[in-house]
Amino acid sequence: MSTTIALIAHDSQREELVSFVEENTVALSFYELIAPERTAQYLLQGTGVEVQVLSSLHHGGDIELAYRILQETEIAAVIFFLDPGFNLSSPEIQVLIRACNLQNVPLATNRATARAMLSGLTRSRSACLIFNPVSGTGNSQQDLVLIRQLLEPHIYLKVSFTTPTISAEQLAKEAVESGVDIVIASGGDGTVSAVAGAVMGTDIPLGIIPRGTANAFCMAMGIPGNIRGACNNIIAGLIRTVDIATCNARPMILLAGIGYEAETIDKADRETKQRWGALAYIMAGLQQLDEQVLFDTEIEIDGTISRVRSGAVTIANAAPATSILAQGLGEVIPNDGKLEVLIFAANQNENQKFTKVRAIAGMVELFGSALLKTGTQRDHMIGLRATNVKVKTEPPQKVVLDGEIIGTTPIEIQCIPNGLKILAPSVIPQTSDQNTETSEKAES
Ligand SMILES: Nc1ncnc2c1ncn2[C@@H]1O[C@H](COP(=O)(O)OP(=O)(O)OP(=O)(O)O)[C@@H](O)[C@H]1O
Repeated sequence: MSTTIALIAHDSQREELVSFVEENTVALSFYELIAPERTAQYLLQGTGVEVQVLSSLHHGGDIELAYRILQETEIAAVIFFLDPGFNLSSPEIQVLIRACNLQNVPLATNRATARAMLSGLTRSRSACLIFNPVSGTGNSQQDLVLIRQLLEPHIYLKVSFTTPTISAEQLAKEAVESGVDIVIASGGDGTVSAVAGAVMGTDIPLGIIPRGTANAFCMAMGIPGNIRGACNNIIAGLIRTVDIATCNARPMILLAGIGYEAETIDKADRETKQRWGALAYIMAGLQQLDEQVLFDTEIEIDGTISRVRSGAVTIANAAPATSILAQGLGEVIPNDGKLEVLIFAANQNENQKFTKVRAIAGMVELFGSALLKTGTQRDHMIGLRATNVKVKTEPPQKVVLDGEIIGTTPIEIQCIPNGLKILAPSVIPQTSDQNTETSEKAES
């Protein structure tokens, strides 16, 4: 794919070029820019954009550019703002006209043609894809090739990679500021949550291409779990508005878990997940059943304070049926303006262990209630709907937020009704019949 635009201006046209670049920052930000030395200096001073520098025109910059046009496929277009009195038979323009004609590369010589050319190059929608290369168990390089193959014919795509030091949230904020039409998160629930936090409250919809281990948010929203289906969902472009929440000022799309769920997720490290996939969580969960102890919990729900001993507290904004510890009310509704709160409470005289038999019985019942969409009847499970929830525990307990451990209690969670726009089918499927295969092959 051609990824570079060459920019050149005669001295009398440099201000015109600077103002053109400023006017088209978003469209141009999807391209590498190259320019001869003097134009490059002018652009850097005038706009701050990064430009790859060629030799000056007097020292063969035109020939260098013509060579790149002829030798490579990277040059998408040439914009050369000519002085109106310039002699068109001069060699510096002739060499470029000839190279562009030979390679069928568009060449614009004034602002009006440059504007028309750029809008022709830019697809109708632009998107920034925030890609976590270490998510899940698939082959991320192969995944990215397939994503590009599927999306680029329809959407102008800029790809940004997360690293251990560059977060998805940071990249998503930059994307929002650049004014793209869509921000796409590709990774596990942690990546999706971070990107959702940056688009929250804006009109920019969030597209999701799930490549994590659990992909719970996609399941809850009815977004296909395979790359092809998820890309088609983005291309279809149907926008839904759903609730989002904040937990200790961080974005929360799914749920916060205290106690059992947090300890389970903490045990399933990246190495185990890479090796075992979703089984890593089940193995960790079974081990945690033996180890989980009860803790004192003070929970404030919409201003009313209660105290219980509990082994697990879950506060959910959205959750698929498989998130069993969120299902005490039978169903987590993602656009009801409420959080679903479930507390696994214990009697005062109960021993310290969160006994395995009782826990398994409770979870089986929750699973059933989630599938049947009915509330649970067990007296040791307390289920409520609320907009504001504060939880303190003694001793402090680990907190998992959207699949990532964020620290320990206390936490404060607030629902933001209709705070997030997502690209998703209008009807959420009743069961999880989605294909969760993540590493599909690109078409050769
Ligand atoms: N390039 C990278 N190298 C190492 N870690 C990264 C990189 N990019 C992001 N991360 C880390 O990845 C984590 C988010 O992972 P994410 O939830 O997307 O995938 P996952 O953990 O594989 O999926 P799941 O939550 O479904 O198990 C964050 O903690 C983030 O710091």
